[in-house]
Amino acid sequence: MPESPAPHAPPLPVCLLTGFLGAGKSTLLNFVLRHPQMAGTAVVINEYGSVGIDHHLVESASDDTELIADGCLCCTASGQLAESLLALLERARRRQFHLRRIIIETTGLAEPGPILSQLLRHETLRERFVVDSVVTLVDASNAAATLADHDIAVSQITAADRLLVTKTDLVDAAAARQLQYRLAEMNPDAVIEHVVAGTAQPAQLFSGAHRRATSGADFGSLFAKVGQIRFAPAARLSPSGPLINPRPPSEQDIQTFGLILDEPLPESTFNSWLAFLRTLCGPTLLRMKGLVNIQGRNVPTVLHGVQQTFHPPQTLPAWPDEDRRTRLVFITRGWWQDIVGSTLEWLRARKPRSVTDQPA
Ligand SMILES: Nc1nc2c(ncn2[C@@H]2O[C@H](COP(=O)(O)OP(=O)(O)OP(=O)(O)O)[C@@H](O)[C@H]2O)c(=O)[nH]1
Repeated sequence: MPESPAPHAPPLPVCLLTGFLGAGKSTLLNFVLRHPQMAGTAVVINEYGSVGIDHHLVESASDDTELIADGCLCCTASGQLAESLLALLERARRRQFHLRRIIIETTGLAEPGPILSQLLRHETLRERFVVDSVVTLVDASNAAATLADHDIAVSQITAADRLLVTKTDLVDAAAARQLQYRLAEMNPDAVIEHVVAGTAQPAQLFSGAHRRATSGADFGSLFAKVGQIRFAPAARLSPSGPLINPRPPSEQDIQTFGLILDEPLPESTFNSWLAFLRTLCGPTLLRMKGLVNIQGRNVPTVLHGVQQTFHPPQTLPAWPDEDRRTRLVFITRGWWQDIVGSTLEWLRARKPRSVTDQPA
């Protein structure tokens, strides 16, 4: 258990960075953390899925990183937030490192309300941290389907101080404008801006202008706003009520599964598999991401699928750790696990190889 930090230290600003699956949170973090003004920033990354990937992609840019991979901060992993934040403070104290601010990257399926509630109601967290802003990314290329099917995406938008619309390069100007009007209707208080390929500025995450309440007297206005969230009825967020209990994700039919391939994939097999997944991708493939080891290459290929969009595979300059296996996470609705399983059988039939569906 980390020691309590010095009582006189001023509270550290926290940015809650949220947005539906694949909206571009990690891409933005990777970019903005390299800005000189972001020196002294630590990141708490919450990943939903059995194979953690994001922290590998972000941690090289961050001054310190805490990974919460086992569940979602707004429900099943809610207890771990305080532990992670206090661990960051304690590590900074031991290393005599000047920690200036913290970004919490939520999972794409997180409701911000319960996370804000923890930050504001946990006595030590309330003393040590101040919520600077809630920043929600909105993927322009998938926004219509996401907002139609996922109330969590609506919650993320209504809770935001700032909405950053991503992937406007993938839609025409009229569609981007229409989305902006819709977002302004959903959350008239939020600043709405466009960010392509994650190229945000530090002030878009930590402006100070949207600083939220931390004292009891200010709770009313904060909770009045958070209380509008459709999945967070006001009763659950009442300052005088009990702390929000851990609970499973609201969208019950969502499945997450990981896929690990022990041996490198021949390039031709990888390409056929990719083509096959592409033809099937649609609203039920909520998210697919991971690192692929392709035979003959000594660097990993990064794969991202978000609903209708299969982003072009990219290569990383190096493997982030010793593990060279292909590691993919799928977040789906419905029957995808069977599809991926049978695809694997097909791959196996073409060329036998060792495959497991659980992380080692
Ligand atoms: N064309 C385009 N692609 C983008 C943009 N922003 C992000 N991407 C791509 O979108 C994919 C998903 O981005 P991530 O940053 O991993 O998204 P995320 O929100 O962290 O994903 P989860 O953590 O799974 O919810 C990646 O392939 C990114 O390169 C953008 O503005 N334009």
